Amino acid sequence: MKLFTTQQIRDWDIYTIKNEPIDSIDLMERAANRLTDWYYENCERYTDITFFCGVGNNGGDGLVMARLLHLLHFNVKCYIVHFSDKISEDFKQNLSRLPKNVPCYDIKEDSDVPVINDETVLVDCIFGSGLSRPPKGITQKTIIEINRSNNPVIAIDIASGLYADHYSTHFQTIIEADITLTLEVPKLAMLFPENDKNVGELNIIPIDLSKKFKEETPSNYFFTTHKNAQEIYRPRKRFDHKGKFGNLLIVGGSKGMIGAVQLATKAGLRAGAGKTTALVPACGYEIIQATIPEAMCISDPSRNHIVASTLVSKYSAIGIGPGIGQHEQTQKAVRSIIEDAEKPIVLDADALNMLSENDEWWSLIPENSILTPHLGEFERLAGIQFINSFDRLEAASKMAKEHNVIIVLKGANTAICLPNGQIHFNSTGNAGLAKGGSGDALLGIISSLLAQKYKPYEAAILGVYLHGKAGDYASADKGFESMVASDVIESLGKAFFELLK
Ligand SMILES: NC(=O)C1=CN([C@@H]2O[C@H](COP(=O)(O)OP(=O)(O)OC[C@H]3O[C@@H](n4cnc5c(N)ncnc54)[C@H](O)[C@@H]3O)[C@@H](O)[C@H]2O)[C@@H](O)CC1
Ligand SMILES: Nc1ncnc2c1ncn2[C@@H]1O[C@H](COP(=O)(O)OP(=O)(O)O)[C@@H](O)[C@H]1O
Ligand SMILES: [K+]
Repeated sequence: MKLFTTQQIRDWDIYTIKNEPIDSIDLMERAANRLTDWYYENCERYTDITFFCGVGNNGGDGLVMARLLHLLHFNVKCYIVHFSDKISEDFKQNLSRLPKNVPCYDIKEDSDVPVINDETVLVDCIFGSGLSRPPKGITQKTIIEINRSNNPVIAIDIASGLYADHYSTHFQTIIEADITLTLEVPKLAMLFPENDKNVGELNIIPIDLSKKFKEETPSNYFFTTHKNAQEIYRPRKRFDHKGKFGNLLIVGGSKGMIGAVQLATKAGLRAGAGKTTALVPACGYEIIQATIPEAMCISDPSRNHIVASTLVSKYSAIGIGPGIGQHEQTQKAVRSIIEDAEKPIVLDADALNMLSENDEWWSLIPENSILTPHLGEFERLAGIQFINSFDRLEAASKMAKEHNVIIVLKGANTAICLPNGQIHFNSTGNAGLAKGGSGDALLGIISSLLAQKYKPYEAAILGVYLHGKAGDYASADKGFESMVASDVIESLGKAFFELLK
C-alpha cells in the first residue's frame, strides 16, 4: 500500500471529487458512513458518545457520524470548537443536517470548554490532516481537558494536534487517542514510536478514493499489507526439489551465545531453505548437531569464538552475526567472509557493530546486501544519536542509497529502506517480539528467503512480514509476555499458510 503526504492526500481527495465524479459533501458522507459502520461493529455497547468537532472537514466528518449514530439510537452530543472564523462549506451543510434533538454546544471561549465527568466515548474530530500549527487557546484547552478525562477517545483520521508528515514537538496539545480511525491510508507519523500514545490502536478505514490517482502518484513510502506479501510469495510447485531452494549458511555463535545461532538456523530451516548449514565455534558443534538434526554444521577450529572463514561461494545466501561476539580474530574472519562473498549477504547484531568500527568494510559489502539493525545498532552505524524517528528514518534511507544496501530498521512497524529510496513499513508484529532472540529468528528467515532466490528487497519485505505474522500467532497462543523466539519460529508455518488464503 502506498503512503502519501498530507498534500498528496488533499490532491487525492480533489482528484476523486473531480473524476469519480462525486460531490465533496457526498465523499464526506461516504467516509462518515464507513466510520459509523466501524463504530457500530466494534463499539456497539458504548452507547453514549460525545463529539468534539472543529470547523473544518474533519469536524464535518464528525457531524455526519453524529447524525448517523443518532439515527441508530446512540445517545449522541456535540461540541463545536470554533478555532477559526473560516468554516468549511461541508461542515456548515452538515451542521444544518444535524437533527435538532442532538444536543450541540459551542466552544467559543475558555469558559465554554466542558469538564468531562460523564461516562461517554469521546470522538475527536477537531483537526484532521489540515493542521498547520500547534493548537492554541480554546482548542488547546479542549485537547487538554479531553486528555485529562481518562474517557475512551477515538480520533477521526488523526489525533488532533498531531502533524501527519513531520515531527510534533508540542506534546501537551495533542490528543491521546485510544483508537485512531484513519481514512484510506495510514499517515507517516502514525508509524513512529514517539506518537504511540497519540495514535493508540490504528485502524484503516477505506473510503474508495481514486485508484487511478493512487497508481499514478509517485511515493517513496509503502505499508506492507497481506496482499503485498502475497504478491511476493511464491508457493512451491508439485515437482520442486530441494536443489531449487538454495543452500543457506548461518555464521554465528560464541561461548554463551550458541542459542542465537541455533535460533537463526532453525528459523532458516522453517522459512524454507533447501539446505541449511551453521558455521559455529567448536563449543557449539554438538549443540547444533544434537538439537537441529535437519541442519548441517561446520565447526570452527577455535573453541569459543569463530576465527576462520569458509568457502563461501558454495552457498546461495549467508546470514552473519547472531551471537558471534566481537573478538578481534572473529572480526578478521567476518571481514574475510564479507570480502569473499559475491552475492548479497545478511548482516545482523555484532557483525553490524564490527561494521560501525570499520568504515572501510562498507566497500566490501556486496550490493543489495541486507543489514538488520535495531535502533541502537543503527545509531552506532550512523555514529549519531537521533532525537526523533523522522530524522532517524531519513538517515537510514540515506545510508541505504549511499552504500547500495537494504537497511531493515527494526522495531514496531520495522522500516525497510531500499537503495532506490523506497521505504516499506511493516504491518505485522507486536510487543511480544521485544525479547532476546527475535532478531536472530529474523536474520534466519530473511537469509533463508534470499537463499531461495527471492530478490533481496523481496526477502527483506516478506521476511519481516512473516516474522511479525508468526509473532502475532505466537502471542495469540502464548501471550505477549510468555512468547519466546522459539514460539515465533514454530508459528512460521501458520504465517506461510495464511499467504495461501
Ligand atoms: N482525505 C479525504 O479524502 C477526505 C477527508 N476528509 C476529512 O477532511 C479532513 C481535512 O479537512 P480540512 O482540510 O478542512 O482540515 P481540518 O479539518 O483539519 O481543519 C483545518 C483548518 O484549520 C485551520 N488550522 C490548522 N491548524 C490550526 C490551528 N492550530 N489553529 C487554528 N486553525 C488551524 C486550517 O487553516 C484549516 O482551515 C481530513 O482529516 C478528513 O477528516 C473527509 O471529509 C472525507 C474525505
Ligand atoms: N514493539 C514491537 N512491535 C513489533 N515488533 C517488535 C517490537 N519490538 C521488537 N520487535 C521486533 O523484534 C525483533 C527484535 O530484534 P532485535 O532487537 O535484534 O532482538 P534480539 O537481537 O534480542 O533478538 C525485530 O524484528 C523487531 O522488529
Ligand atoms: K481528529
